[in-house]
Amino acid sequence: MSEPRQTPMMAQYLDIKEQYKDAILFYRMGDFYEMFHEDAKKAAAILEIALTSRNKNEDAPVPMCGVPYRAADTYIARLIENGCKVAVCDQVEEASAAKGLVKREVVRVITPGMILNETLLDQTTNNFLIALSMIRDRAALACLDISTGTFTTCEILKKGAGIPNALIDEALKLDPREILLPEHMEKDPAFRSVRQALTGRQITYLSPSIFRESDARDRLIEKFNTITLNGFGIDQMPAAISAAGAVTAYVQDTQMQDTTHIFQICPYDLEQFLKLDERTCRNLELLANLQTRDKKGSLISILDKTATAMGSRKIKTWLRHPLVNREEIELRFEAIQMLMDAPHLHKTLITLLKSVYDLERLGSKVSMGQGNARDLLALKNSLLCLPELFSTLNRLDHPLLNGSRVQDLTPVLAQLGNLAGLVDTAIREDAPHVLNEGGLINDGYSPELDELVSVSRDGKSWIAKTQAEEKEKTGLSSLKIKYNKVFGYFIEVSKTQAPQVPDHYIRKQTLVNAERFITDEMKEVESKILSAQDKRNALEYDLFCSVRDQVVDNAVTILKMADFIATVDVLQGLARTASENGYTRPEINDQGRIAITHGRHPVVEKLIIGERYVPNSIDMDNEQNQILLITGPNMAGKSTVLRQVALTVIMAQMGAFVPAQNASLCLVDRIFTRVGALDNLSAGQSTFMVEMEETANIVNNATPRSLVILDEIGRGTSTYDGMSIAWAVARYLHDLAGKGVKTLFATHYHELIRLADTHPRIRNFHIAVKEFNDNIVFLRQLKKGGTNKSYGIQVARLAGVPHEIIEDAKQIMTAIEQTDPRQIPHEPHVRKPASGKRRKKNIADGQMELFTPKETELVEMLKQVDISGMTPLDGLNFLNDMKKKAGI
Ligand SMILES: Nc1ncnc2c1ncn2[C@@H]1O[C@H](COP(=O)(O)OP(=O)(O)OP(=O)(O)O)[C@@H](O)[C@H]1O
Repeated sequence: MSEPRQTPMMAQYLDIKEQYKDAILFYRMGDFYEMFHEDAKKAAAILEIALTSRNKNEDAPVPMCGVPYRAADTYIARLIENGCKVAVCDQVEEASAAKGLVKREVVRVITPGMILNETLLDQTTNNFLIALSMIRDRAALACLDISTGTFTTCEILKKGAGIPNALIDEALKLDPREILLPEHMEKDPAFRSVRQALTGRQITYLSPSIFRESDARDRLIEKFNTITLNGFGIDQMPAAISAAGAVTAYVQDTQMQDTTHIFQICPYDLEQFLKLDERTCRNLELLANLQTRDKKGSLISILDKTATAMGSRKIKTWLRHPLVNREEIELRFEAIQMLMDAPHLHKTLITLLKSVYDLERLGSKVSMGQGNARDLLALKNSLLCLPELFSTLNRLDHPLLNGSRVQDLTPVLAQLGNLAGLVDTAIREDAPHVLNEGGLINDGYSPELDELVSVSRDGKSWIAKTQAEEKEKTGLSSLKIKYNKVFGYFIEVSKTQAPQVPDHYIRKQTLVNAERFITDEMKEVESKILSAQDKRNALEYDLFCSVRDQVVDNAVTILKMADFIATVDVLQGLARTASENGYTRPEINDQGRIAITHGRHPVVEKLIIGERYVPNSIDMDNEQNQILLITGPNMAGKSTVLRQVALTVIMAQMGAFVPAQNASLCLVDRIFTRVGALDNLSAGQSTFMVEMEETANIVNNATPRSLVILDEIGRGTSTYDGMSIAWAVARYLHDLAGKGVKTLFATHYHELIRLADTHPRIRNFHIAVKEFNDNIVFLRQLKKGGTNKSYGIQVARLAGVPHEIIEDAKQIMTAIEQTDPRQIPHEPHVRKPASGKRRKKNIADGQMELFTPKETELVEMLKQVDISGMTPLDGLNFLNDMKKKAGI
């Protein structure tokens, strides 16, 4: 069968589509973007728009759907959210200038990791694209946010064939929207665990040649216009070069534009930071809660009191990467203290920061040629705030706050002041979004433009004047001068008055109620006006572009300024959180102590309803209080106390004040957590498997400088297995590296409290409750010593578990406490809420079944004896007999 003959347009479409097979092609036709074939079917389903077809009457109708080009962003956003890529194909010549078919080209490809449009971005979150690569014995990741120009990389030594876990952890922690990997990783069994770890993420596999070190190096050198990569400190980092080179190639292939705003690549060393793997970030709910995965209830929701989107993004970076360098941390403390000591200045600062727009994203967008006049105005208004902002900051005299740590900012301020002045004189305050319809440039900025403006303005007054004159001359009350794109200017007269028009009126169109005419004179003036208007629009566009180019020339300075402002904003936000929530400045000690007096959980203290938060103190060290074994009833607050210690340490090391009356903390190198029971079924792991994997990770990687949080281990398996594992892990951590590792261990296995008898650095604690009448009141207080009661049944009752079950559970528990648990019958003792009499019998029977034969014999002896007929001596002998029978 022969191929159906294509129209020239469809042939052009297919030709372009061939080059963008993995993207949905938005093909511009007039005021619409059209999609065809499989793209149309897929997009129509996702966008919930009508799927129609082209060439309906032909043998092979083509499925098609379309969206208006002005609303394209919204539709693109939805496709991207659904994991699609979109290639935007525009008409690149005026339809009127085209000979035959209009020339079309793909002008950019939008992928989840390549988004610039602010309507598609979350303002307060970086949109990262990551590439992973391995060269010889090195592995690295490169990370870019194209919307801000942030470009970083880190490289580590690797041992095995796959990508080291530490790097995967780092990649996941950055929560990338898209990950670039070399193609061979898609199927190679050596990378199965990598693929498993990245399950659910958007992965784009690229040809291995894009990762080739030498090509990547050349690409980066060309991009940054340097001779070597020494200046960035990555010259000797082959895997980093490979990953960063792949990112750069991807940007070039998808954006097809200048990326001046990506002006540097910053390497970082994982050792510079407190290591928090992705699971720990998740378990401790640093950036999102565990249930709904949104910000509510997370630590960041409490800490982030920044005034700008730039600050909001930066505080997340600080939280993901707490520091280990004491001087750096203390410097942040000092800045926060300084702001808290100057509340008036702090308040002024917040007001000023609020009027600074997102300089990072504005600067990036403009430098990629995508900024409009409104963006330049926002930029100008932000730059105009800088002098006052700096005079406020200078009064605080702190290197992190006055910029002296970065560079001397005086010339920078002058440079940006000039730029703001230029935008101010050039761009009209009421400039529209669109760039080709004029109205962009102020009067007086360009004499040439002023002249064209006056012609088109005169034209408008000419219309008003002519309308009045013609009305008078003809005496036709309905006469009006109007304009449309088809006829240009014309005279409209009502149907009834139309026969009375003068002879020189030339009829152009007849409508139901009116007739339309033109005159020769009118057409002459019209051509002058319209050509002036066209020239004006074109000139305005050119003038706008030249102003925008000057902004682009200053993009690097703008971005550096943005970074500095973001830092100031994070510090002021932390100062605000500290003063509003009553946090204190922690002291850093070198004695390996974590001593927190009256500490609180920063999130729980805000969220609890109907209860006052009870602060708790904790004191850990490497000598005597290394492992704190915390027992206590369900719901008492064990997890809360564990998490509050971990969060306090993280907050302190990110440079923030902490929720405590006072705190003396040593710097830890890594925090490990084994908390909750998060299923990872989608990645093919059971709850217990995840639990054991986390445990293995801890015991294999913890050092004496780490902090370990174990909230129950062994819960996902049988009691004996679980308890044995918990016991062995506690012992191992006690002796780890001969020194042990600081561990907070919450458990319901009360047997574990015996460990403290034989292990000098294990201490027992419990969370107290008060009992009365078979009820309990939670005191929430952490106290010395262990407890051997869980009060699980009382808590179950509080949770609304039916009375029958509670009673049954109590009987079972009594039986277990008195006998060997293996004797518990499989059947419940109370099957249904039967009558009181019948139930009692069942319970009694059930109890009997629980006893060993010897114990049953003893019970029988007791039942049969008549105490009233016994002498005291008989009684003693009876007791003696019983003891003998019992073998005691
Ligand atoms: N110090 C405190 N002050 C006030 N309320 C608290 C405190 N600690 C915990 N709570 C409240 O108690 C609830 C239960 O705490 P948590 O989950 O820590 O208990 P748990 O002992 O770990 O329970 P389980 O053993 O059942 O997991 C928390 O959600 C919080 O509302």
